[in-house]
Amino acid sequence: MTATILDGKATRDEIFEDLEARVAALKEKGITPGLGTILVGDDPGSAAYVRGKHSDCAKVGITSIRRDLPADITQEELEATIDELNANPECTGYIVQLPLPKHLDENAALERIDPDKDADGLHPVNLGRLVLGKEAPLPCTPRGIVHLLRRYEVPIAGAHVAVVGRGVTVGRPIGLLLTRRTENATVTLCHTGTRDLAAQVRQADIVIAAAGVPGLVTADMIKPGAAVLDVGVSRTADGLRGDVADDVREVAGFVSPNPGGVGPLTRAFLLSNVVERAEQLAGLSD
Ligand SMILES: NC(=O)C1=CN([C@@H]2O[C@H](COP(=O)(O)OP(=O)(O)OC[C@H]3O[C@@H](n4cnc5c(N)ncnc54)[C@H](OP(=O)(O)O)[C@@H]3O)[C@@H](O)[C@H]2O)C=CC1
Ligand SMILES: Nc1nc(=O)c2c([nH]1)NC[C@@H]1CN(c3ccc(C(=O)N[C@@H](CCC(=O)O)C(=O)O)cc3)C=[N+]21
Ligand SMILES: [Mg+2]
Repeated sequence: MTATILDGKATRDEIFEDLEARVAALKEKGITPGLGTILVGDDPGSAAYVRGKHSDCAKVGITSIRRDLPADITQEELEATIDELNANPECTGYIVQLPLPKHLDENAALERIDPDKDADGLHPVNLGRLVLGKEAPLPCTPRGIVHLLRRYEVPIAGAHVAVVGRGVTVGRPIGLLLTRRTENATVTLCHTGTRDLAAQVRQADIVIAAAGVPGLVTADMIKPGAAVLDVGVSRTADGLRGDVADDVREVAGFVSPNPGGVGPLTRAFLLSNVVERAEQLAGLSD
């Protein structure tokens, strides 16, 4: 058996087409959505992600607002930039690129973002709204994962999902999304304290690998026909590597490649959160 590829780039192109039309409609009403990024330091990986986000904005017609700060900035200086974007009417949503240099307080920075401008959906107020089932910008990577599964008609309701990783950007919030009544999956969140990772993964109809450990999920762990989403990214001597070993696609029914899977959708839903916020401001939605 060779797995069906869950094509993140083709799916991203569909989302961009929809967003382009919605941005044009907003501009007719005199509103231009604007995405801000705050990047601290010169990590090449983070700089590449931020560049990608701004080139996506150009494709869809969203204004880009970039704040690049030196690695040795103080917490006060970082917070002054956050306050500036909170007050800037051109910026309808923004992100603080993670991770921040170690001397800065990541949680304090995230909490200072105006929850209404939280394009990542990672502000505690918005995570709390998600827990309560209230409307909020959704975390982009989990939203991308659910969209990709639906797009390829992978059954979610009643499925057993094993998530590898309990991080704030992927593992923890994907558990929240997939256990909503609208998804109805049963989720096991695995982490470094999990006694037998292989046994947990082997029971799963859907596996979401978000640990950041190259090749952690191997073919022998996969139930034949399962859907496997490769989300984790590591920079190794031989380039970018996902969490899923190549031979998994000989056992799985569906595989999202890495690159070319969930990554492009993370970026698409970042823009989508910004457009949705602008639509609220324009009175085009509730
Ligand atoms: N493709 C995309 O669009 C995106 C990819 N990413 C990538 O996804 C990955 C996860 O990111 P994030 O959610 O921030 O999580 P973190 O990087 O903060 O945490 C990683 C998690 O993986 C767990 N883990 C690490 N090693 C193992 C192991 N051997 N067995 C089981 N669990 C393990 C850790 O467990 P413990 O808690 O016990 O330490 C932790 O919960 C990263 O590689 C990140 O770069 C992130 C965002 C978007
Ligand atoms: N505040 C914040 N929000 C994030 O969402 C966030 C973050 N910080 N820090 C880092 C991680 C990582 N991340 C990725 C986004 C896109 C790709 C992506 O598009 N990857 C391409 C390949 C690389 C490329 O083409 O640029 C792909 O998978 O095909 C990957 C990883 C978001 N993150
Ligand atoms: Mg990390």
